[in-house]
This record gives sequence, structure tokens and C-alpha cells, in this order.
Amino acid sequence: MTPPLADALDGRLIVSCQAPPGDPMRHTDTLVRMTLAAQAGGAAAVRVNDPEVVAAAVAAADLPVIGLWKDGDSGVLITPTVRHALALVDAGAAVVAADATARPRPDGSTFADLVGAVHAAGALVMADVSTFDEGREAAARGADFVGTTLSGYVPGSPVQSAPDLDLVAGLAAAIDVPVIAEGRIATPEQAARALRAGALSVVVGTAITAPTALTRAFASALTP
Ligand SMILES: CC(=O)N[C@H](C=O)[C@@H](O)[C@H](O)[C@H](O)COP(=O)(O)O
Repeated sequence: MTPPLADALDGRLIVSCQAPPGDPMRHTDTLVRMTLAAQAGGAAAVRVNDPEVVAAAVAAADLPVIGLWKDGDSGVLITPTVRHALALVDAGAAVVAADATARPRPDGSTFADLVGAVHAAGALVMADVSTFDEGREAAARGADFVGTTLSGYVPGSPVQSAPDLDLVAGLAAAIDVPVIAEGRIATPEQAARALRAGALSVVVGTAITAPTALTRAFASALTP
């Protein structure tokens, strides 16, 4: 069944308002300001890391918040356990984004366990996958959205500088669950192409909300 939230996301942009550890932008008020800027610019939703930032974004903005909680040093990092997922629901996330790759989760739970817990708590789940098989499996396990977030970041998926629009198209043709294109979408044209490939909506992070990474790209291009 398609959730009503899918109607609000259909054909629209989701902005990922995150900053990596150690980045000067990793500051709750700053990330809330990014969220408000995304809202002012016409985003349909935001994707936000950490329960504290999720709660602050939910309080400040009038947009659905897709929450994730990146934790750990290796393996499954994006919302690795049921405890992390439920903390995001408590913080007000409309959707919990979680790693749905085939790798073991640190609490021994399955992705289906996480889906069941989040649904029971009243929120939806976005499965972050790296391959076609993972996307199909996540849909079968009850994910409400499947995102191509982890393609290129997990062994077994193709490393490339462009977005993985083949994965978007393959999943969109094969599963009933809406597909969200995410990862390395760097221009408005690429975002539009992702929709034409079959995505319900498109997440853009670095190209909009990462001044440190963007500055680094310009600065290094000027270095002889
Ligand atoms: C792989 C991983 O951990 N991705 C994270 C997921 O939340 C974020 O670091 C990305 O910025 C996000 O997916 C948006 O992608 P891009 O910044 O390429 O537009």
C-alpha cells in the first residue's frame, strides 16, 4: 500500500541537511537553519541525522522529517539498531531511514524487526540500500520507501562518481514500493533525470548543504 506521505513527496525534492563529524556546520541550530532554507526553497521534506537535530527540525519547520541516526565506526552505521530507530520516532521523525543492506546489525536484529517496531510506533521506514537485491528484499520486508543511498558505499555495489540511476530504474520497474533516488546527485538536471528514471522523489545533500565539501572541490581545482 502506498502511504499518503508518498503523495506529498511525488515528483519533489528532499534536502539532506547533515554535516559530518568535525565539520563546523555540525551544530543543531545551524542544521535547523539549513532545514528552514530547504523549506523556503521548495523542498517537500528534509533528511536529518541524530534525534536531537530531528526534534529541533520538527519543532521549527513545517515539513516531514526523515530521520536517521548515524552511529558506529564500521559496518551498519545508518540507524543500526531498533533502539536507534525508536529514538528517531520519539523525536518526531515521520520516516525513519535505516540501513537495509545484507550486513549484520549490531543488536542482532533483522531489518524486518526494525520495520515492525517503527510501524508499531506509528512512523514509516525508508530502506537505504546499495543493490537491486537489497532493494527488493527491503520492499518484501515491509519498507515504505526504498532509497539508493548506499550504492557505491558498500562492497558489492558499483563505485562511481555519478548517481546510480540504473539502480533507480531497475528498482522502480521491479517493486511496488516507491523508490527514492539518493547519492551523488549534483545538479538540477541529474535530479530531473532521476525522476524520469522512475524515482518518486530525489534526495540531494552535498550539492546543497555542504559548504566545506563544496569549498574543498573548488579549492582543489585551483591547486596546480
Ligand atoms: C553514504 C551515506 O552515508 N550517505 C548519507 C546518508 O544519509 C549522507 O552522508 C549523504 O550526504 C546523503 O545520502 C545525500 O547524498 P549526497 O550528499 O551525495 O547528495
